[in-house]
Amino acid sequence: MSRALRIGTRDSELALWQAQTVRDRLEAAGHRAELVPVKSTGDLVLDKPLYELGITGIFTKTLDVALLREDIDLAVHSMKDVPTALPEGICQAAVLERASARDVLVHKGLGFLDGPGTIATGSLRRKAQWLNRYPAHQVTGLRGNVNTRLKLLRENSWDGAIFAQAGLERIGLLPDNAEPLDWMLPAPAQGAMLVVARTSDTAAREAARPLHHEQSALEVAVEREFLRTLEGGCSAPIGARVHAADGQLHLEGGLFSLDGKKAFRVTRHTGSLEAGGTGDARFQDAGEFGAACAREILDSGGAVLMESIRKILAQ
Ligand SMILES: NCc1[nH]cc(CCC(=O)O)c1CC(=O)O
Repeated sequence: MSRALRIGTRDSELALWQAQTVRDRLEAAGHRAELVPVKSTGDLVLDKPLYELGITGIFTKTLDVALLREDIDLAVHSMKDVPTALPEGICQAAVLERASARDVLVHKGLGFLDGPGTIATGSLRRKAQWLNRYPAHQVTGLRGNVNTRLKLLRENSWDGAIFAQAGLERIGLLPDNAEPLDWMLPAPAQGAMLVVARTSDTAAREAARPLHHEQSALEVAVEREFLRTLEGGCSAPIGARVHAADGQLHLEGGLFSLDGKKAFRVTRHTGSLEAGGTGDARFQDAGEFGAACAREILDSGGAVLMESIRKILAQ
């Protein structure tokens, strides 16, 4: 294609790294591509926790608008920040091969785990799971991009703060004192990057297609369907991890109360997804598998909990 593809990006170090990665891969495939920085409201509003702003998609909205105005041709997102329904006229062009999905605790020594302690996170999902496991601890809010949050951790007396491993790795800041939290359920699609385009822009979509990684896309699609079925558009403490392995999908998901006292968990396997396999026929459709896992939680008390979370967050 002769025109240069304009890739919109937020200007945080992580967003730039992700957009540059997409640009480099498009150029390596023979396309011309350039970065167009776009300021996002999500980066401007730092004085309030995101869930208090009452909107999902704050990180992605500005890029959506730039895409629909044809100021840019492609946008690159951390997929976990993207609402489960894309805006009209915008479509998924590629899901890149996923990096680590897990959360890590950046700490100043782990002695506090057995006693009282304070950790920092702005995420309801991380807070709820931390308090569920360490009910004696305090969790304090923390906002800002990855660099800001690491700086605040150094400057404060907190014992640790929680980060996505993928985010720290991408900007070369994963420290030695980062403890993997394999027990914590990550955000749906954590560690995955999403490239979106205008649905009508066949050329841009085709350029991005070779970047698509089918297994990663399948895993995050199921996680997002699990989220979509549970949440109904609010940012509740919900985690999910899907692994495609041995010809089947393995899902672990959870919904937590805001104070971490209640936890609804589900662990499920599809059985073989190959035609004629022994798998449960209901799960032949991967999206339906994610939805079925979510309904299991909703039916066993999760719906009542979701209702009370919605009320609290709406206040
Ligand atoms: N919520 C912000 C955000 N969005 C994506 C990442 C990291 C990269 C990823 O998870 O794909 C982060 C930082 C973090 O959660 O620590």
